[in-house]
Amino acid sequence: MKYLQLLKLLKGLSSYQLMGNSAKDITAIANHTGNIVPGSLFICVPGLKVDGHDYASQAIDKGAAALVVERDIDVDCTKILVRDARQAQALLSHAFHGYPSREVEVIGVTGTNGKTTTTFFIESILNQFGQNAGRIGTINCRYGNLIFPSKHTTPDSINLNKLLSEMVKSGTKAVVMEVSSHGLAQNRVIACDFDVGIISNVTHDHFDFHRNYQSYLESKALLFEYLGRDREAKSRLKFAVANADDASYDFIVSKAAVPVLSYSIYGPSDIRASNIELKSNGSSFEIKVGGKKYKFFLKLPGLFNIYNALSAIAYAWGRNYQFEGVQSALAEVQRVPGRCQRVDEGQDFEVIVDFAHNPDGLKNILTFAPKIPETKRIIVFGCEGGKDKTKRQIMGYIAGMLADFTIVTMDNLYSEEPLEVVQQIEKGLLEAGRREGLDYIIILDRAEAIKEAIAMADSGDQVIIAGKGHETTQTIYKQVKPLCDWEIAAGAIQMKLRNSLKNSKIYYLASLQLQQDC
Ligand SMILES: CC(=O)N[C@H]1[C@@H](OP(=O)(O)OP(=O)(O)OC[C@H]2O[C@@H](n3ccc(=O)[nH]c3=O)[C@H](O)[C@@H]2O)O[C@H](CO)[C@@H](O)[C@@H]1O[C@H](C)C(=O)N[C@@H](C)C(=O)N[C@H](CCC(=O)O)C(=O)O
Ligand SMILES: Nc1ncnc2c1ncn2[C@@H]1O[C@H](COP(=O)(O)OP(=O)(O)OP(=O)(O)O)[C@@H](O)[C@H]1O
Repeated sequence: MKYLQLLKLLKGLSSYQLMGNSAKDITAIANHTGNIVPGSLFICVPGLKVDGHDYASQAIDKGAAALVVERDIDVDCTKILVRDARQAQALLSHAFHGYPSREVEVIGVTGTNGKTTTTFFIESILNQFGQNAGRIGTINCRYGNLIFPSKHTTPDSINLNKLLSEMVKSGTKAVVMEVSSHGLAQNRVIACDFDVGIISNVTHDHFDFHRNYQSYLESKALLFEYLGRDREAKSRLKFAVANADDASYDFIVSKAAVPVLSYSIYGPSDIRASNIELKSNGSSFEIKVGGKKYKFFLKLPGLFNIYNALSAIAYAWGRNYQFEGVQSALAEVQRVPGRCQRVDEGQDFEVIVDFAHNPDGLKNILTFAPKIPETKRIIVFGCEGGKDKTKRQIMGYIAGMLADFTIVTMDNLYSEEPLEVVQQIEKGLLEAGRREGLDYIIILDRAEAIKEAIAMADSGDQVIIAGKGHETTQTIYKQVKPLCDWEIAAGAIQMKLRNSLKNSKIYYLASLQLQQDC
């Protein structure tokens, strides 16, 4: 079993007060009583729901050897008093696992939308250049031949450092990871030695947690403040990559402790796309750097994916990777699960499943490719119950303005009444001048809503199913039931195709012939 002397481990902290016996061997670090093994160092985290200090006695009963606390508590155990338990947790777990983020290149990607897609692009570039990439993010984590689902976009610091150390041991040379604003605000990555920080954009989301745009932006900017701060850090050149077209740009640049490479489509920047061609099955664009022009092809459609590619290209430029290799690495990314993912069962209308779950994402997916004149664009979406309420009306308005027909449905619900969520979306639809029954309907059951959209679609139409992307379950209060937008849509299309075949003249004649033969 792995263990480390408590005193040695405490070298990872810059300030603390030790109370009790320090001659202890620590076998693991845990912040949940359910994960304690004998000899654990238990971190008492004052959480949003409960206070970890209230679990201290339980932790000792389960075999905790010492506690990290933010205030002295009356228990008979070695205690380490710190100012911020989550920060201490990050520093101690980094030390416990041998400072793994110093052993690999770490590229952090933050932003409201585009993190997952950007990490897929960068992973492809890293592999192209023999870096044996590791990837950490919302959909899953991957390194070597291992791939496993994620609980969080950015794991808590205990799991993050464990994962990083496994990646290091497996020979990973570079790790690209999504860094969520929750992860930054909760100090999950404060001990991580980032080499590169990338930001896609900062728009409206998670205001339930961050309260407002400024505090959300400040959380995102922490990634750029961290860059270059680790005193023991690697000697590799550190830099930041930022979107010069985004409202966050000036603030991010003001916070970055390292040089910033910029990318854009509209304004001036280091890496700027021109001659853009958008098609529903991909796009192409050009970049001029060092007096040379490079043409890039993407299989992922939409202008927003050009932005995601540009940030990956800026990263590659900062690392001096040959652009010929970058061109093929980006062209090789076939799809990102649940992101602008086509459902193709041979039907003559387009069906897209997408993870858009905030105003900007919804706007982007509703405009990702031009609509054929005289056809309809149908959107199916809902908003999560119990999360950011302020975005619902805005999303309803966007759907009302950009779609021809909207089916409002349920997303994950957690704690709220479904009708409460739906009515707030409806306010936005009404604001956009839409009428119930004619321009929108409400079908709470998500599977039924998707089936209805498929049933309504005519030749050339676009059906967009937004909000749950790659997810395969739906949470309604405490019940988690299987639900996959993609599978439901595919099943509904197959059924529609079978029915239309049954109604067709050829099918009728063929079955008549069959009856006669019998
Ligand atoms: C809002 C949020 O981020 N909450 C996180 C936070 O929970 P919390 O502060 O409420 O913790 P708590 O439940 O009050 O518990 C306090 C302490 O007591 C401990 N405890 C609690 C109960 C018990 O029986 N025993 C015990 O030891 C807990 O482990 C914890 O250390 O700290 C917990 C432990 O680290 C996280 O698991 C939890 O993530 C929750 C599950 C979550 O859903 N987070 C989401 C919002 C999130 O982080 N999302 C971002 C992506 C967002 C996006 O871009 O879409 C992500 O990075 O995944
Ligand atoms: N650069 C971008 N700008 C705006 N919208 C985008 C961008 N990239 C992707 N999107 C939209 O956001 C959705 C989520 O994309 P992606 O998963 O790459 O972002 P994310 O930041 O990882 O989101 P999350 O953390 O919530 O998983 C996509 O399905 C698409 O609708």
